[in-house]
Amino acid sequence: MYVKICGLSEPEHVTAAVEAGADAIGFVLTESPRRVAPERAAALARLVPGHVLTVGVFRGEDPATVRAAALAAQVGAVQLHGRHPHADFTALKDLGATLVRAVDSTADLRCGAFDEDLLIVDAPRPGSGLPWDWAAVRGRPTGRWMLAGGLSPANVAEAVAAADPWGVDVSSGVEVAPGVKDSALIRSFVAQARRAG
Ligand SMILES: O=C(O)c1ccccc1N[C@@H]1O[C@H](COP(=O)(O)O)[C@@H](O)[C@H]1O
Repeated sequence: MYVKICGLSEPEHVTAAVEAGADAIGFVLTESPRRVAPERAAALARLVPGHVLTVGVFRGEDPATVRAAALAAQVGAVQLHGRHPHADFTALKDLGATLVRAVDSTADLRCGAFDEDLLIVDAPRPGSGLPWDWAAVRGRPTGRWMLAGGLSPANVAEAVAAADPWGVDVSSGVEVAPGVKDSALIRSFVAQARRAG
């Protein structure tokens, strides 16, 4: 089970996620209570060993804006939320970053359909922390896809059993307040996700 912890903004939580064994760590570079400046994301990314993927999270920005922020943040992947056209992914190919398409369950759920490397199937409102009908997507996404939206240490096993994803992605569920992560919750989420998959 591939595990991504998203919306990190403090060194101690980056370290907690890495030590817990997370496969990917996300920095929100778009409008959000979790937003960090690209320069702060770059400083946090320097704490992350090479085997852990660093991800810059975007929603609705044009490819030139994404490119500039991703380069400044020095992330290894860019995650585009929403209905970006195929051309946006094509325009970012030469960045050399892993491309992640993040959509809700009404979109095309074939990983690779937009030349992306990874797919995230999320709730209609990204970062809301609201659980949704995970079982409704069971068997529909293809390829390397992560389930997101309302996951937490308490429900990740249930969510994995319902949707059978390749990986899981969490933000709100490892927080004690919007934008405030908790190291114990991060450790618990990674452990429960590993146990589930
Ligand atoms: O976390 C945010 O604030 C955010 C803002 C804009 C786009 C994406 C965002 N996060 C993504 O949302 C899911 C996690 O949601 P949840 O909080 O666990 O319900 C994940 O894909 C994040 O990368």
